[in-house]
Amino acid sequence: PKFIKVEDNGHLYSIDHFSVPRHYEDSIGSILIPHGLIADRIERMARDIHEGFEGESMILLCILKGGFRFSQDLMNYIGAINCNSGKSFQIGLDFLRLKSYTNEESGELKIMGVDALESLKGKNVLIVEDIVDTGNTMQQLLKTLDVYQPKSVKVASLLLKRRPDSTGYIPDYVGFEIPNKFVIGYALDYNEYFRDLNHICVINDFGKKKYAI
Ligand SMILES: Oc1ncnc2c1N=NC2
Ligand SMILES: [Mg+2]
Ligand SMILES: [Mg+2]
Repeated sequence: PKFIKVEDNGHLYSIDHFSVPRHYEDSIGSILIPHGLIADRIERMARDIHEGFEGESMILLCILKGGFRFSQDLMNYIGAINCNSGKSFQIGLDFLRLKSYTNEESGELKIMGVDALESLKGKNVLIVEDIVDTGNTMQQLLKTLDVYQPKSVKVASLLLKRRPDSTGYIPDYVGFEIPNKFVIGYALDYNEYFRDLNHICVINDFGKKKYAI
């Protein structure tokens, strides 16, 4: 497959062997993907995206807040290839914040940053997400984006969660396919906590209670 599969009972790293913020030590179960591995995987994703890109310019559309770190690192690696290879293209940067409000029937997607959408007309858009879970949010976003007539839209997601209730949607570029567990770190949050953690980790029960709202 086009991405690394992190197995359900795959190797988990102990926080005793890596650096984690002291204030989270009591709430991290284990490290699923250490930061160094994340960086190395993104470096290769950048090459795949660069090779697969046609056009003279790209708009990198970062989906906040979770997509913040992935967007930063991906942009740096694509930028390095633009400096050191025969092909280079200008990269624009824009941001959207998504909130999916759940009502009785179904989650309704609310998009903040609509002025960003207006600027997408005729552009080659790369949506950069932290995680695709069921795929509902991304499919709703793609439908919304179509209205603004971009020239092309591709999706890069660092993580793709294996879910029984998945829509089956698979992004164009995926870093890791992960087990159906709640993960935190590398800008992924639990109630706005753990964004300041570099590794992708699994939260433990103590942490779920400690940071519950
Ligand atoms: O595992 C997760 N961790 C953080 N945020 C999200 C997750 N899945 N969908 C959103
Ligand atoms: Mg996200
Ligand atoms: Mg979140």
